[in-house]
Amino acid sequence: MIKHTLRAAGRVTSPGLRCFSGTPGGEIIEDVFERAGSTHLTQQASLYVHWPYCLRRCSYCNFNKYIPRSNNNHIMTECLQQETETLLQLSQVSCITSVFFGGGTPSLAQPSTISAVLETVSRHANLSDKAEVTLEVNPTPVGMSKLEDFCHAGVNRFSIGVQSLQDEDLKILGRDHSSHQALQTIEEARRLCPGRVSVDVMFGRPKQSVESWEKELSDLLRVCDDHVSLYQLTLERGTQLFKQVQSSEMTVPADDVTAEMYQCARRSLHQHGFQQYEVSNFARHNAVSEHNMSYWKGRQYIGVGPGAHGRFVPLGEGSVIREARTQTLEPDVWILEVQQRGHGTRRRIHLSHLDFLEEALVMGMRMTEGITHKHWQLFCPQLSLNEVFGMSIDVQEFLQSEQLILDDRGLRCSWDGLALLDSMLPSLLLELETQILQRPQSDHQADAQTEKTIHPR
Ligand SMILES: C[S@@+](CC[C@H](N)C(=O)[O-])C[C@H]1O[C@@H](n2cnc3c(N)ncnc32)[C@H](O)[C@@H]1O
Ligand SMILES: C[S@@+](CC[C@H](N)C(=O)[O-])C[C@H]1O[C@@H](n2cnc3c(N)ncnc32)[C@H](O)[C@@H]1O
Ligand code: SF4
Repeated sequence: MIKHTLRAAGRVTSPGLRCFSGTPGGEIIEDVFERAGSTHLTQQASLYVHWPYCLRRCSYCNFNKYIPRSNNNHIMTECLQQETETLLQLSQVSCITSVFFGGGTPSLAQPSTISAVLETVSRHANLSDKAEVTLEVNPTPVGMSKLEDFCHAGVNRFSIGVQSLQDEDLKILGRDHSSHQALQTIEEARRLCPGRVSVDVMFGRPKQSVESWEKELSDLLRVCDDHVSLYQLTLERGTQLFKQVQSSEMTVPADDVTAEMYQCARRSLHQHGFQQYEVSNFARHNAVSEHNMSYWKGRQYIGVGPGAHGRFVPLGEGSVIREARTQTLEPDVWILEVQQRGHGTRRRIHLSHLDFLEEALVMGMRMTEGITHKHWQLFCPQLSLNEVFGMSIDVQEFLQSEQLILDDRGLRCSWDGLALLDSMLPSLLLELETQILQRPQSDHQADAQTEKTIHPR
């Protein structure tokens, strides 16, 4: 089952993908693209680049990050370039539509690293001057002082990890900046990239109330630019915060309180001219994140760097099957692998037709526009949205209670339904699986194959 919640929407968790041997899955995917006249889907991809280092560990975070023991900027740069080159050649994509430098703390990297990676991309694929190039920034004085150089290196969008505007809360979260520094960084980023600055904020934090959240959000909306990501704090097993809550040293708001926080934030953002376009993302003046949209629309993406993941067809080795790839997590091991074989791919899994549709469903339903008939037809020409979901009793209930909408535009959540998406997904996935597996064997051969993980070469 695919793990998705209202939390870090940009976090593309690895679905519990079933893996298959042989080629039928690929034939199906190729068929889908061929029949839909969209072979360009295998010629384009977005690129995610992971910088795995942070100055310290925030108390709530379980992303793939490490405290650096020494300065290895030079080796990291070489390896990121090498892996970018290898995976671009493997995918044979001719166009990279967006680049996202995430982490960890990529604002700790040198601007020269960013430009070196972008130059490598441009040597092997078309990277338009207009393509969105985002860098995540921790709003520390060091991060802020490098923003201009990052722009010269090719970055044209900043995503700033503000998290909170309360200094006391920033301390509890273990952040390495103050709210004043966050405000200064937003101002500087807006000066450099007007209209292309995003802020990440978390709610459901220890000691937070709906009233304090409303006040904090209204302060933020006075200074922020045109994009806001709101993440519900998730207590991740193994983190310091998780232990503090387990031992009752710290408490977090109850579920009904965080649900109220989410709804009040949605209303408030709406009043300030922001359109919600995804569970956690809001934009005005059309400043949607193209990179994240490519995930939600089920497009190809390549993941470079320790722990990065990707979804693409490795055409370069003659394959026609979309794969889910994950790079080695630990930076020192990843570096050795890249030096030895040009990439640090740890896991490759063939995506069957059903896996592919499950991902398209889970990701697509996160968008307020949902899944249009045209979008679905591209991935599943043999069964329409009405054929898959129209007969399901559960889906009928969601439609009647107006949590879901299925009309001539497609399938999507209503305003209320979007907050309940996680509770609807199991029924939607079950219905999809039932309908696909009921098709004649030739239509879903891939789903009947033996499970197999491919060993990276
Ligand atoms: C992994 S961080 C990387 C960017 C940068 N280092 C930072 O902290 O801002 C990306 C975003 O994930 C979100 N995030 C991380 N851990 C989370 C958690 N446990 N619950 C909800 N959101 C989380 C934060 O909002 C953060 O801005
Ligand atoms: C939580 S999102 C924040 C995006 C931000 N709100 C924005 O609109 O630009 C970004 C984080 O997700 C994770 N992430 C995104 N794409 C990834 C990929 N392909 N592989 C690994 N991690 C990824 C990284 O930890 C990254 O810091
Ligand atoms: S700075 Fe970002 S990536 Fe690093 S520990 Fe904190 S939340 Fe996680």
